[in-house]
Amino acid sequence: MTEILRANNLEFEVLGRKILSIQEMALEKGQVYGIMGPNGAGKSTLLKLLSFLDSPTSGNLFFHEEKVSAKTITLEQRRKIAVALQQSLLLDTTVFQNIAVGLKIRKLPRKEIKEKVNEWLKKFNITHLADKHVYKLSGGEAQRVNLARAMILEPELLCLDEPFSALDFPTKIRLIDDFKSILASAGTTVLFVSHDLLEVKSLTDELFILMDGKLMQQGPTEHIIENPNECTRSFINEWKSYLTI
Ligand SMILES: Nc1ncnc2c1ncn2[C@@H]1O[C@H](COP(=O)(O)OP(=O)(O)OP(=O)(O)O)[C@@H](O)[C@H]1O
Repeated sequence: MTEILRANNLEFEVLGRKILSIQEMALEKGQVYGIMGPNGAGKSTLLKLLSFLDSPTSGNLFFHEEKVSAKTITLEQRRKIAVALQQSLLLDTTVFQNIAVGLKIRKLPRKEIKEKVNEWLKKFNITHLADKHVYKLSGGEAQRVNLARAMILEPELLCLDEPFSALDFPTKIRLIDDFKSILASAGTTVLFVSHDLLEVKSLTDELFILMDGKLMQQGPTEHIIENPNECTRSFINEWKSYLTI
């Protein structure tokens, strides 16, 4: 396995209050990782640090074993990391143009952009929406565009913050199923923040449980769900009780 990202002694403070304290965390290439924990546990903060959108108060991050920070990251390294958030923040134009925008910035030839956009429209089952204005999309359709826009850039690491949380249950399940097969063929490493055990169980291989800014348990998702430790047991078991209703 190839390690692509490592965090050592990562701490993040706001106004003297320690919000995160992560001793060690490593991501291997091609794995889908979940970060789950209660409200306010620090999940979004951790995602921002690991995607180099924000800098830790102290500690180090290594991308492909090279020490990198939000301040020193090169354009080449930055382009290997994509981020998609809950609010899809789509541009005021068509689906096609939204998915094409990253490739245009990278100045790919028009013909190649068209071919790639068509390919990703097809993968996300939204070819019929290509000419539709994004403001006329449903929540599920908009999230497909959001994910296609990130995946077309073929990132090594895709960081997702609650991308499915606003979707109704059947829409969410359909999108997660499609997304899972897309990820399996792309080999992308994914870091996925969620507060929903069903999403995490459906999508991730490995899971980090974050509570009060600290990693309380990490390991294969199925193993953690079946064997929560004394710190995570009540949190996981509460979620499991909802899933078996
Ligand atoms: N810029 C900031 N200024 C002040 N407090 C902050 C800031 N960013 C985060 N926090 C605090 O840090 C803690 C962790 O926030 P964060 O959003 O990372 O948690 P989370 O696990 O993603 O929460 P949720 O599940 O509710 O989205 C919270 O108590 C939050 O209020």
